[in-house]
Parts: sequence; structure tokens; C-alpha cells
Amino acid sequence: MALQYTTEKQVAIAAVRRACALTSSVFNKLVKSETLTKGDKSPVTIADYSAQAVVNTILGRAFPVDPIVGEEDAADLRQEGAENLRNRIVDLCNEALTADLGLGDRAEWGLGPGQERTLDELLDAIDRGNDQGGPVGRRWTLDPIDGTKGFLRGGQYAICLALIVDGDVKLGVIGCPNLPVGDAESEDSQRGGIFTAVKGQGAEQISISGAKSTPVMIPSMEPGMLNLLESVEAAHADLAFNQQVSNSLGITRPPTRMDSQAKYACLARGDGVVYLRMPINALYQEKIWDHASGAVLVQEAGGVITDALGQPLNFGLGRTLGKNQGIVAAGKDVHGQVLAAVQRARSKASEATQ
Ligand SMILES: Nc1ncnc2c1ncn2[C@@H]1O[C@H](COP(=O)(O)OS(=O)(=O)O)[C@@H](OP(=O)(O)O)[C@H]1O
Ligand SMILES: [Mg+2]
Ligand SMILES: [Mg+2]
Ligand SMILES: [Mg+2]
Repeated sequence: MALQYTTEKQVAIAAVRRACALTSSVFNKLVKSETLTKGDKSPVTIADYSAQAVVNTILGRAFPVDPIVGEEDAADLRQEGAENLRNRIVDLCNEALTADLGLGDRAEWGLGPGQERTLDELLDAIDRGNDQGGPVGRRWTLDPIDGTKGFLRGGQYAICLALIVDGDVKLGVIGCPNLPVGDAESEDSQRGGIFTAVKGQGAEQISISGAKSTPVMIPSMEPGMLNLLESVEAAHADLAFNQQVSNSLGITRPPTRMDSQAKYACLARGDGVVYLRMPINALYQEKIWDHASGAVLVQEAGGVITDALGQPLNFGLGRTLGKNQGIVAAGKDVHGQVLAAVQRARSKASEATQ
């Protein structure tokens, strides 16, 4: 039987690769006026908008009826006074869409010389990310730059695209332009990788040039080798809680802190051992585009990903993970003991507040 999702995977990798090139080129030239602050006070840059426009344009050509749940929308760009931003975005997108990468990208995906788009087409492509998600049907979810704060500080960030069918993540692609090729902790000057997984077909790391592909599998870990992969931003996860879990597990290795779903990529290839993200703000709901690609990557690399109660994450609830209470991901021989430590730390915390 032919493998499922082969074309989807090719298109998704092509789209993420072009978005990686675009965002890397923007970083070196970004000026302050090209970053906006959204209603929730988080940053968004011309690179986030352009990456969403490029990926959605490609998906729109290859899979015209598939809805997309994307992080960004073009409302602020349509405002008066945003003309400079709009012009920059058109230039960046057309450079990315028309580049001749010689990687078998097909003209019918809207790629290659002569495939320029107008401003209106690109703004509409950004707004194609307005799907509301849900339990039934097939849809994509896109985070055009996950870890925008990491991107702005020259750290880790990721372009994350996933295909969800009936609430189940079937395909995930994570482009990490700044991740060292070999190991996150290494001084490797060669950077950039694309991680991809298809449900039931395993996970792989592909070089950003497309020349090399290596299977990815979570290595088995000696107990003394455990460490946590956690957010840089203290406002995004409860890092004090992570410290308690770490103590409870007798972990001595320092945590690996990095922005974005690059953390899931590191877990999948064994650069870090336990992904732990507990909510710090009870009102915040995790977004599906922040975890869908990472979830299937971890599972296909031989790991387990659940909430703090050991239940699977639900990607069929809408644009968010709903009432999700934290995320625990690790190799299958480690996950159970981490979950037990998380539950001990939760009981202690609730005893302390009684
Ligand atoms: N309060 C709160 N709680 C949990 N998560 C939040 C919160 N606020 C924002 N976000 C989301 O965090 C995404 C980035 O996650 P990371 O923590 O891995 O990276 S970073 O440290 O923020 O850079 C980040 O994704 P991007 O917006 O794509 O950068 C946000 O969607
Ligand atoms: Mg954001
Ligand atoms: Mg994000
Ligand atoms: Mg983002």
C-alpha cells in the first residue's frame, strides 16, 4: 500500500524551507519599526506575517479546500499607516516564492520564477489562517514564527506546520533555522534543520539545504542523564514548578532553556530529556499551533506526550487546547516517572494553598 500523506509532507517541507530562508534573511536586516505589539502585548514582526503569507499561499495552491488555523491575521497590516510594512512584506514574500531552489518544488504549488503575488493576494493568504479548528475534518495549523521573542533576540525559533485530521495530528514539520545541526549544546557553527514526522511512519531531521535526511529517535537515558527542556520566558511556563519536579526526580543536570518548538526537536533527537510546560497564568489557553507539530514529532521519535494528568492532548477543540493543564513529553521509559513527580508536586502545591 502506498504511504499516506506523501504529497502533504513534500509540500509542507517545501513551504517551511522557504519560510526558514525568509525569516533568516529578515533577522539580519530587521529594524524596530518592523515589529508590532499585538492586543495581547506579544510581539509580531514582518517576518511572522511574511512567513504566514508564504506558507498559506503554497497550501492554498496545493490543497485549495483545506482550512488553515494560523496564528496571525492581516488586520493590523490593512490599517492606514502600515504602508511601509505592507511593501516590505510583498518584497519578502515574492523573493521567497519565486526563488529557484532546484529541489523539485513544483510550479503547480505556486513556486518558482514568475510566480509573484499582489499585495491583496498576500494579505488574503495571511487571513486564510482564520479557521476556528474543531473535532471533524482535515485542516492545517501554522505558527509562522514560534518563539518570536527568541527570533528577536537571535535565539531559537521555529516555523511549525501540522496537518490535523479529525483532531488527530497526522503530519508535523518544524523548521529550526538557528538550531545547531548536531546537538543544541554544541558550538556547532553549522545551523539549521527541518524536523518532520508522519503518524506511523517515524521522524526525521532534514538538512536545511534538503541534501541530507537522518532518522530521529529518542535515545534511552541512564537515570543520571535526565534534564528538563523548558521555556526561556518566565511568563509562559511555571519554572519554579519545574524546579520542584527536578528536585523530586533527583535531577542534577541543569535545564536546557530555549524558545519555541525547537524544544520538541531537541527532545526527539536526545539533546534534552523531558519537556515540561506547566501553566503560570490560569486564564491563558495553549494554542494548537504551539504544540501540534511537536506532539507528532515526539510520538514518532518513540516518545509520549500528555497533559499533567497523563491524558492525551486534544487538538480537536478549536484554536486552543481548551482547559489543558500542562504538557509533559519524554521518552517512553522516562515519561511515567516524570508524570508521577508532576503529580507529587501538584499535590504539594494544592496542600500549601489549603
Ligand atoms: N501566558 C502564556 N502561557 C503559555 N504560553 C504563552 C503565554 N503567552 C504566550 N505564549 C506562547 O508561548 C509561545 C512560545 O513558547 P516558548 O515559551 O516555547 O517560547 S518563548 O520563550 O516564548 O519564546 C508563544 O508563541 P509565539 O507567539 O508563536 O512566539 C505564545 O503562543
Ligand atoms: Mg506570537
Ligand atoms: Mg507560538
Ligand atoms: Mg508565532
